[in-house]
Amino acid sequence: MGGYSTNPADYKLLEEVGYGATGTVYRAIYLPFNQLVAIKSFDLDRCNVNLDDLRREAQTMSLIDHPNVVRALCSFAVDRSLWVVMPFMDQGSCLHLIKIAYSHGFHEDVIGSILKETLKALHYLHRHGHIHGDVKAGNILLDTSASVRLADFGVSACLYDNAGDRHRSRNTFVGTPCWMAPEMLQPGSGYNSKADIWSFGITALELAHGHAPFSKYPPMKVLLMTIQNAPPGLDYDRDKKFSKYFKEMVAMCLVKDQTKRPSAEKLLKHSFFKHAKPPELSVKKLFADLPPLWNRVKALQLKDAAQLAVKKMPSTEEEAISRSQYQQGVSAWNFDIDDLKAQASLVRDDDDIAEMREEAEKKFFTNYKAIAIDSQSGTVKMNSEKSPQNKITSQVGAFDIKQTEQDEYLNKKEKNPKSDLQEPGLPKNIIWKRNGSITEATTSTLEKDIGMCKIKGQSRKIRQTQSGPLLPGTVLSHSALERGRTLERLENGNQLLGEKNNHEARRAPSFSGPLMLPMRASANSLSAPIKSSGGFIDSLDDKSKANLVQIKGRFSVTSENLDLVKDIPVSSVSRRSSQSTKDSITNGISASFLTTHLQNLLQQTSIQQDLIMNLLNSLQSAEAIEVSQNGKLPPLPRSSEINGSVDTAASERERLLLLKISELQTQMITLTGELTAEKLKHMQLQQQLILYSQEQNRDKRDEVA
Ligand SMILES: Nc1ncnc2c1ncn2[C@@H]1O[C@H](COP(=O)(O)OP(=O)(O)OP(=O)(O)O)[C@@H](O)[C@H]1O
Repeated sequence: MGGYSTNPADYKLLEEVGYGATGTVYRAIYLPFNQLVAIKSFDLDRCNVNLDDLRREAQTMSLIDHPNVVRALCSFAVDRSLWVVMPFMDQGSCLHLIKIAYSHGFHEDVIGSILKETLKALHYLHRHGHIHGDVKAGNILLDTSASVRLADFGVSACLYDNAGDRHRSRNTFVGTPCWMAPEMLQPGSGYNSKADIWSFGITALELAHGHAPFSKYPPMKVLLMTIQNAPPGLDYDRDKKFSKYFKEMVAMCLVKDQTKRPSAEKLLKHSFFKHAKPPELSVKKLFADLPPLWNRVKALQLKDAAQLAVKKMPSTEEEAISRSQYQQGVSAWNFDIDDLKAQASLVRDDDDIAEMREEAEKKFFTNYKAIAIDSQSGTVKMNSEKSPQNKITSQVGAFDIKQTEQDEYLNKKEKNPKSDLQEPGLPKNIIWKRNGSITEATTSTLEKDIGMCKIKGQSRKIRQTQSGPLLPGTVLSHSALERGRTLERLENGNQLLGEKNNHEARRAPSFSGPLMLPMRASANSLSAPIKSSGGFIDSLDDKSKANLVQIKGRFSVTSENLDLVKDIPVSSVSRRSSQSTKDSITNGISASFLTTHLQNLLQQTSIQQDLIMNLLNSLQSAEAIEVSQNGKLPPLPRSSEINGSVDTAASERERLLLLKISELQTQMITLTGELTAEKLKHMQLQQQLILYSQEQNRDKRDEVA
């Protein structure tokens, strides 16, 4: 394809500049041309896709010839990955920019310019019979010259389909829930290029607010809200700053009836776009004060990791660990939680409960329609009924980077091989801007964040993944592994190849997410909430993998989750621990050792309590719904836009929910018993600790006397 070699040795991978549900994107140099390129490495093991399909898709992608669409320069297989070489867009995606510096969205001028270029791309694709299928801020890429290009066309879509034949591939829709048009979620209602117009409208809101509508909800909830709720728009107080043209344009895109949505061609004629500034006048200033993309990515990874740790940390655990740290004289938790929470796309309310609810909803949808969610990214795929896409046959021009810039970069790199990790001229601290103000993340703050992740990641992982005995040793080894990976990743940012483990560990979520995950977040948490966590998947034991029903960022919900507490032989752990504690006391082992040991036990108890609370909450909310509906489950959407087959699904859903409630009730009874026993043991251990301390004090006094 177009003079680019398919020999991996001709490419030198530099840093990671993004990742999605299907792979990781690197900045790289194409050595024969001494040219910067981006390489998206699709992990074929993870995608389980037919390589020929993929190649065909990459071929199609390489035929794209439009200044607003990212094309593939070439593609080839490397071990179990497919590398797709693309022009490098040195300012990354709009989502990146939002996350790093514009958490409340862009100015209307900027939005107008970006959307207009994106719409030109859509017009081009639609004219050639293509549907993009995944229009969102994470797929709108920018470069320093203010070029705006729509990415992720073709290959990604193919990757979501495991069918292995092209025709079926075309019947499979790929998208990210927050951005998906209502008709894509309804059986029997075909969709066409107007689905991209809906996603385009959602993207407009994403650029305006800093996150997509519903982005803080889990994917299944987003699907239901998209069907049931009125279309989102720019109608709130906070939207007063936007022009009526902008509001009107968004409203035109977000009409539930696809036939009433304008085509890309028609939309381009809207006054909002007629008045849009050329990107050179508006977009350039977006990144004027920002550090290079790869440094931003590192900052985002750290932020995502810290956010994840914070948002997933139940208060009881926080207290336990805080107490433990205080006692050890380490008051290291000194960073701004509010600031972290401010990143809307990563904030999740009642995530855990929602995840459990999702499982039930998911079962319903599985019957309702073949559907799968990669909640790492929040990306949903589902079988649908149409997607006409024809081949296009235009040829392409190559993307060039100024020779002087490249030489400068390459020389710099030769002199200082570590320059990828720390750009000369940049302070050691990573800088990012939020809402126009520059925030400096001092090294120490970042280190603290990492420290935080180490500690908190440990607790969270126990809760999410442990399906076997929860033993202190297991906990510690998980934690050490994760800690090792985090540090390794930070230290070896430039060691990209052959570091799969390291690599996977680093995938912070991207829901929305977005989503965050995101949803994709997420995925594109540098993308959903947070979008990725191969490492976590890999860390699941086989049993868990087999039962994986959902992945959320670093965390997953498996069909065993609800059995998790049952699976943990709480009493045996405690009994054993309690016995060993007594033995230790009688054997005269040091107080600090015992304190740590007991604190571990305390933490475990808290975690178990938290799990039980989640189950209780889940049950209570289900019961509340039941009561409020006079013993009936909530009715399914009955809008005129939903066809009759939903009714059949309603009784199925009702049956599944009732089943789930009775399952939960049984579990609750078991768990309540276990909790009571656990509380008793906890109290006994506390008493032993007190007795032991008293004994120690007495001994000391005796010694002094
Ligand atoms: N050509 C490129 N140049 C520079 N950065 C890129 C390029 N392509 C992608 N990126 C960066 O990598 C991020 C992830 O890209 P990717 O296509 O993997 O995301 P995604 O659409 O969220 O995932 P997926 O396609 O797997 O569903 C983008 O949001 C963007 O920031």
